This record gives sequence, structure tokens and C-alpha cells, in this order.
Amino acid sequence: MDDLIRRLPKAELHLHIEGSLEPELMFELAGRNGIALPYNSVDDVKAAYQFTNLQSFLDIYYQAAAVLQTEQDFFDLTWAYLKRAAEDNVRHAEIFFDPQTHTARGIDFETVLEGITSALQAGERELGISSRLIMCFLRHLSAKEAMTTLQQALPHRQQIVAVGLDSSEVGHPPSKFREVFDEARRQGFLTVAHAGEEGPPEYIREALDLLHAARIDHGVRCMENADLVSRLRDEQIPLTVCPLSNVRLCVFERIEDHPLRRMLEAGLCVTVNSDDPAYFGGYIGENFAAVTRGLELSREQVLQLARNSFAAAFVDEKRKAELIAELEGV
Ligand SMILES: Nc1ncnc2[nH]cnc12
Ligand SMILES: [Zn+2]
Repeated sequence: MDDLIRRLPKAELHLHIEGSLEPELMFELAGRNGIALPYNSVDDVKAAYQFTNLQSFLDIYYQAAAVLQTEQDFFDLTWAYLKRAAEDNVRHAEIFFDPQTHTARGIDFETVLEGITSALQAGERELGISSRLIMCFLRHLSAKEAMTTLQQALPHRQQIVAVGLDSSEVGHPPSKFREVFDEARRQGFLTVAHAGEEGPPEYIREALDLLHAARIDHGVRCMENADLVSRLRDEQIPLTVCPLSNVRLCVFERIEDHPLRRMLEAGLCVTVNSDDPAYFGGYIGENFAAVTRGLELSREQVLQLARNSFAAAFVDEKRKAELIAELEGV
């Protein structure tokens, strides 16, 4: 199975580029930019990655992002992710970025966007990885601030396929961002949202009905509501599930407790992704390996996960057909 997982062509649909900042690159960028870190060594950093919930992770994650200052920094971050993803045979990647994490520190929106997009172009050219970019709003901030961020993105409409919603979930329901998402859709963006990671199934319903989300990020708590599961199955709404993230953030105690296999068996369009691989102990291949082993997935279920990732990708039918053809070759 390990060999199948390595060779399997895949799409990664839930990856926060800031969450791919490995401790080694964090130190390099801190040195380059003259920024003091609250850690003495890479081991020190890794020892700090003991999370009890989403917020305990976000506090450390936003602090680390301060080392990202220049267009070159965002390029290096994205390029490092793409090279690592290529080793897992990721053939298509849809990448989240959080502009507010950077603009709040005085970094220009364009600095962030240009650094990331030039690496994505290099990834397509040199690694054959196609990609899309998704701009997330930080849900712990106001809807007004999200609207300002949306306005900043409008001149770059062609480089951003969708808007999403991330950060602290509980207490910040999708309904808070209804008008921002309405405007984003009017401007031609697709929409996705993190929902049902720590928040209740009702947040998933709101993401679908109020934000018109084309995919739900995480969505694992849907399993608490049978009517919602039926709806997600009937409408084949893709769920971008991140198993190692869920364990590291204590959504589930052990990988063996993860509902991914039950979700597949319920007919849901489940995909496997890495979320913030530098923080959660593994990239997409390691997420595939963990669920395959921990939940005793069959070869057919592993193939289905990859097939779902292509079906759920924001690409045209021609690219989808190319990706699915690659899968048929394994
Ligand atoms: N797992 C996650 N949930 C919400 N916001 C995030 N930002 C980065 N990772 C996240
Ligand atoms: Zn996420």
C-alpha cells in the first residue's frame, strides 16, 4: 500500500501555505530579515508544537508568519511546498493564503500575492503541478475587514479562483460573512469555507445555504447529523478532510477514531489533505498512509480518495480528464 500511496497521482485541496513553513525555513527567513524568534533551535520549535485545540495552534502559527516579509520569502515558502508535494506525486494543488495575517503587519497584499503566484507558475513549468489559489478571510476578524480584503483582491481577480473562511471557528459562524461572500460571488469568485472542524454541524449547513460553498473544508462533524450527511451525499459536496490535523488538534484522540472511513462508506465525496503539514507531522502522503493503516482502508478506497480529489478540483473538464487518466494508469 505504501508504494501505491507514493505513486498515486493526487490533488491537494486543503493546504494553508503559511502552514507549510518548516522550522528550518523559519530560522532562515528570521535570519535574513533580522527577526527575533522565541526559539533557540529547530528542536525547540518542534517541542512547542503540542496543541490542545485549534486556538492553541493558531496562536503559534500567526506568530511564526511574522518571518515572512518579502516577495522572495513568499516565493521560497511556496516553492518549498511544491517541491515536497512533487515527492508525493501531487499533480494539482489548491492553496489557501491568509492575506490579513500579512497586511496587518504592514506587508502589501501584492507582495504576498506575487511571491506565491510566481512560485505556482514555476511549479507548473518545472514540476508539472497545476494549481489554483484560494484567498481566506480570518473569521476572528470582522466582516468589514474581510470586505476590505476582498476589495484589495479585485484587481487580481484572475489569479484567485475562490474565497474561503478560516481561523478560530467556534463563535464565528459562516452567517457573519454572508454579505462578503455574496459580493465575492458577484465578482466571480467560487466559495469554500472551513466548517464542522470544531464547530457544530449547523455551521456546515450555513456554509452551504448562506455562503454557497462549493466545498466544505474539514466538515468532519457532519457525522453528528444524519440529515446533513444525506444532503452532502446527495449533492456530492466535496469535503476536504485533514486527518493528521484533526488528531494533532484533538478533534479526535487517535487516527483509529477518525470518521473518514465511515464518511466514505456513507457515500460522501471525501478527500485527504494536509492542512498545515509543517505543524501536524506530515504532508499529504503521510496523511494517506495514516488513514490507510489506521482505518484499514482497501485499495479501492484509496483510489476513490484520489478520484474524489480530481472530481472536486476547481479545474476545467480537460484538466480533470487528464488527471483521471493518470489515475487509471496506476
Ligand atoms: N485547521 C485550520 N482551521 C482553521 N483555520 C486554519 N488556519 C490554518 N489552519 C487552520
Ligand atoms: Zn485548514
